Amino acid sequence: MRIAVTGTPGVGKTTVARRLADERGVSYVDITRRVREGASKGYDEERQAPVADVDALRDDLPEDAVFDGHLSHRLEPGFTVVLRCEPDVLRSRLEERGWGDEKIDENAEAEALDVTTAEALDTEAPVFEFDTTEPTVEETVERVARAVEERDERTGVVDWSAYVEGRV
Ligand SMILES: Nc1ncnc2c1ncn2[C@@H]1O[C@H](COP(=O)(O)OP(=O)(O)OP(=O)(O)O)[C@@H](O)[C@H]1O
Repeated sequence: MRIAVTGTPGVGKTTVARRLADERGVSYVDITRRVREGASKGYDEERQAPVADVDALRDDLPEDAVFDGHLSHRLEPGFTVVLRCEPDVLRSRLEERGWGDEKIDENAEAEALDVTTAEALDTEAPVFEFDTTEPTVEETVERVARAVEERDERTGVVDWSAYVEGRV
Protein backbone atom coordinates (compact mmCIF):
# COMPACT_ATOMS: atom_id res chain seq x y z
CA MET A 1 0.00 0.00 0.00
CA ARG A 2 1.16 3.52 -0.80
CA ILE A 3 0.63 6.09 1.93
CA ALA A 4 1.15 9.79 1.21
CA VAL A 5 2.14 12.03 4.12
CA THR A 6 1.49 15.59 3.07
CA GLY A 7 0.96 19.08 4.50
CA THR A 8 2.50 22.52 4.84
CA PRO A 9 6.27 22.70 5.54
CA GLY A 10 6.97 22.20 9.25
CA VAL A 11 3.84 20.21 10.13
CA GLY A 12 5.93 17.07 10.71
CA LYS A 13 5.82 15.09 7.47
CA THR A 14 9.42 13.85 7.50
CA THR A 15 9.38 13.03 11.21
CA VAL A 16 6.14 11.04 10.95
CA ALA A 17 6.70 9.48 7.49
CA ARG A 18 10.11 8.02 8.43
CA ARG A 19 8.75 6.41 11.60
CA LEU A 20 5.62 5.15 9.91
CA ALA A 21 7.69 3.51 7.14
CA ASP A 22 9.97 1.93 9.77
CA GLU A 23 7.01 0.59 11.74
CA ARG A 24 5.37 -0.89 8.66
CA GLY A 25 8.68 -2.22 7.32
CA VAL A 26 8.17 -0.48 3.95
CA SER A 27 10.20 2.00 1.90
CA TYR A 28 10.36 5.65 2.82
CA VAL A 29 10.38 7.94 -0.24
CA ASP A 30 11.43 11.58 0.04
CA ILE A 31 9.42 13.11 -2.80
CA THR A 32 10.89 16.61 -2.43
CA ARG A 33 14.37 15.15 -2.79
CA ARG A 34 13.36 13.22 -5.90
CA VAL A 35 12.13 16.46 -7.47
CA ARG A 36 15.39 18.17 -6.56
CA GLU A 37 17.40 15.29 -7.98
CA GLY A 38 15.75 15.25 -11.39
CA ALA A 39 11.99 14.56 -11.37
CA SER A 40 11.39 18.13 -12.48
CA LYS A 41 10.47 20.07 -15.57
CA GLY A 42 12.09 23.46 -15.36
CA TYR A 43 12.69 25.90 -12.57
CA ASP A 44 10.30 28.38 -10.97
CA GLU A 45 12.36 31.56 -10.51
CA GLU A 46 9.75 33.23 -8.33
CA ARG A 47 9.57 30.33 -5.87
CA GLN A 48 13.24 29.53 -6.33
CA ALA A 49 12.40 25.87 -6.67
CA PRO A 50 12.24 23.19 -9.38
CA VAL A 51 8.81 22.48 -10.89
CA ALA A 52 7.86 18.88 -10.08
CA ASP A 53 7.24 16.46 -12.92
CA VAL A 54 4.38 14.57 -11.26
CA ASP A 55 4.03 12.05 -14.13
CA ALA A 56 7.72 11.10 -13.99
CA LEU A 57 7.51 10.79 -10.21
CA ARG A 58 4.41 8.62 -10.34
CA ASP A 59 6.00 6.16 -12.79
CA ASP A 60 8.89 5.36 -10.48
CA LEU A 61 7.48 4.56 -7.04
CA PRO A 62 7.47 1.34 -5.01
CA GLU A 63 4.14 -0.40 -4.43
CA ASP A 64 4.56 -0.55 -0.65
CA ALA A 65 5.85 2.76 0.65
CA VAL A 66 5.34 5.92 2.64
CA PHE A 67 5.75 9.10 0.58
CA ASP A 68 6.98 12.24 2.30
CA GLY A 69 6.31 15.59 0.66
CA HIS A 70 3.82 18.37 0.10
CA LEU A 71 3.10 16.93 -3.37
CA SER A 72 2.74 13.33 -2.30
CA HIS A 73 -1.08 13.40 -2.34
CA ARG A 74 -0.84 13.98 -6.12
CA LEU A 75 0.93 10.64 -6.69
CA GLU A 76 -2.15 8.42 -6.60
CA PRO A 77 -1.59 6.95 -3.13
CA GLY A 78 -3.96 4.44 -1.53
CA PHE A 79 -4.29 6.71 1.51
CA THR A 80 -3.41 10.31 2.17
CA VAL A 81 -2.38 11.53 5.61
CA VAL A 82 -2.57 15.33 5.95
CA LEU A 83 -0.67 16.62 8.96
CA ARG A 84 -1.82 19.95 10.39
CA CYS A 85 -0.36 22.44 12.85
CA GLU A 86 -1.81 25.56 14.48
CA PRO A 87 -0.38 28.42 12.35
CA ASP A 88 1.34 30.33 15.21
CA VAL A 89 3.01 27.10 16.39
CA LEU A 90 3.97 26.39 12.79
CA ARG A 91 5.49 29.89 12.58
CA SER A 92 7.67 29.06 15.61
CA ARG A 93 8.80 25.77 14.03
CA LEU A 94 9.76 27.60 10.82
CA GLU A 95 11.46 30.43 12.74
CA GLU A 96 13.60 27.81 14.48
CA ARG A 97 14.79 26.76 11.03
CA GLY A 98 15.87 30.34 10.35
CA TRP A 99 13.37 30.88 7.54
CA GLY A 100 12.64 34.47 6.38
CA ASP A 101 9.44 36.33 7.27
CA GLU A 102 7.98 36.21 3.79
CA LYS A 103 8.32 32.44 3.48
CA ILE A 104 6.93 31.95 7.00
CA ASP A 105 3.92 34.21 6.28
CA GLU A 106 3.18 32.40 3.05
CA ASN A 107 3.23 28.97 4.69
CA ALA A 108 1.31 29.99 7.82
CA GLU A 109 -1.41 31.45 5.54
CA ALA A 110 -1.56 28.27 3.46
CA GLU A 111 -1.92 26.23 6.64
CA ALA A 112 -4.59 28.57 8.04
CA LEU A 113 -6.60 28.26 4.84
CA ASP A 114 -6.50 24.41 4.68
CA VAL A 115 -4.82 24.53 1.26
CA THR A 116 -3.30 21.02 1.33
CA THR A 117 -6.42 19.39 2.76
CA ALA A 118 -8.51 20.94 -0.01
CA GLU A 119 -6.07 19.66 -2.64
CA ALA A 120 -5.97 16.18 -1.08
CA LEU A 121 -9.77 16.00 -0.98
CA ASP A 122 -9.72 16.68 -4.71
CA THR A 123 -8.00 13.31 -5.36
CA GLU A 124 -9.38 9.75 -5.33
CA ALA A 125 -7.66 8.63 -2.11
CA PRO A 126 -9.31 8.66 1.32
CA VAL A 127 -7.93 11.49 3.46
CA PHE A 128 -6.86 11.30 7.13
CA GLU A 129 -6.14 14.58 8.90
CA PHE A 130 -4.10 14.81 12.12
CA ASP A 131 -3.27 17.80 14.28
CA THR A 132 0.40 17.72 15.33
CA THR A 133 0.23 20.92 17.42
CA GLU A 134 -0.10 19.34 20.87
CA PRO A 135 0.62 15.61 20.64
CA THR A 136 4.10 14.18 20.81
CA VAL A 137 5.68 12.69 17.71
CA GLU A 138 5.12 9.20 19.19
CA GLU A 139 1.42 9.88 19.79
CA THR A 140 0.98 11.18 16.27
CA VAL A 141 2.71 8.19 14.69
CA GLU A 142 0.60 5.80 16.76
CA ARG A 143 -2.63 7.58 15.80
CA VAL A 144 -1.73 7.67 12.12
CA ALA A 145 -0.75 3.98 12.09
CA ARG A 146 -4.01 3.03 13.81
CA ALA A 147 -6.15 5.12 11.47
CA VAL A 148 -4.51 3.62 8.40
CA GLU A 149 -5.16 0.09 9.73
CA GLU A 150 -8.76 0.89 10.61
CA ARG A 151 -9.31 2.93 7.43
CA ASP A 152 -10.86 5.51 9.63
CA GLU A 153 -11.20 8.40 7.19
CA ARG A 154 -11.26 11.75 8.98
CA THR A 155 -11.15 15.39 7.95
CA GLY A 156 -12.28 18.64 9.53
CA VAL A 157 -10.35 17.90 12.73
CA VAL A 158 -8.83 21.37 12.96
CA ASP A 159 -10.24 24.88 12.89
CA TRP A 160 -7.75 27.72 12.42
CA SER A 161 -10.42 30.41 11.98
CA ALA A 162 -9.27 32.19 15.19
CA TYR A 163 -5.85 32.65 13.57
CA VAL A 164 -7.43 33.91 10.33
CA GLU A 165 -9.75 36.32 12.19
CA GLY A 166 -6.85 37.64 14.26
CA ARG A 167 -5.05 38.65 11.07
CA VAL A 168 -7.85 40.48 9.21
N1 LIG B 1 3.25 15.59 16.89
C1 LIG B 1 4.25 15.88 16.07
N2 LIG B 1 4.38 15.22 14.90
C2 LIG B 1 5.39 15.53 14.05
N3 LIG B 1 6.34 16.50 14.27
C3 LIG B 1 6.25 17.18 15.44
C4 LIG B 1 5.21 16.91 16.37
N4 LIG B 1 5.37 17.74 17.42
C5 LIG B 1 6.47 18.47 17.16
N5 LIG B 1 7.01 18.15 15.98
C6 LIG B 1 8.24 18.75 15.45
O1 LIG B 1 7.95 19.52 14.29
C7 LIG B 1 9.06 19.51 13.41
C8 LIG B 1 8.57 19.07 12.06
O2 LIG B 1 9.64 18.99 11.15
P1 LIG B 1 9.59 18.08 9.84
O3 LIG B 1 10.88 18.31 9.10
O4 LIG B 1 9.21 16.68 10.18
O5 LIG B 1 8.39 18.79 9.04
P2 LIG B 1 8.04 18.65 7.49
O6 LIG B 1 6.56 18.79 7.41
O7 LIG B 1 8.64 17.40 6.93
O8 LIG B 1 8.77 19.90 6.85
P3 LIG B 1 9.28 20.10 5.33
O9 LIG B 1 8.09 20.05 4.44
O10 LIG B 1 9.91 21.46 5.31
O11 LIG B 1 10.27 19.00 5.06
C9 LIG B 1 10.10 18.56 14.00
O12 LIG B 1 11.07 19.31 14.71
C10 LIG B 1 9.27 17.71 14.98
O13 LIG B 1 10.01 17.22 16.07
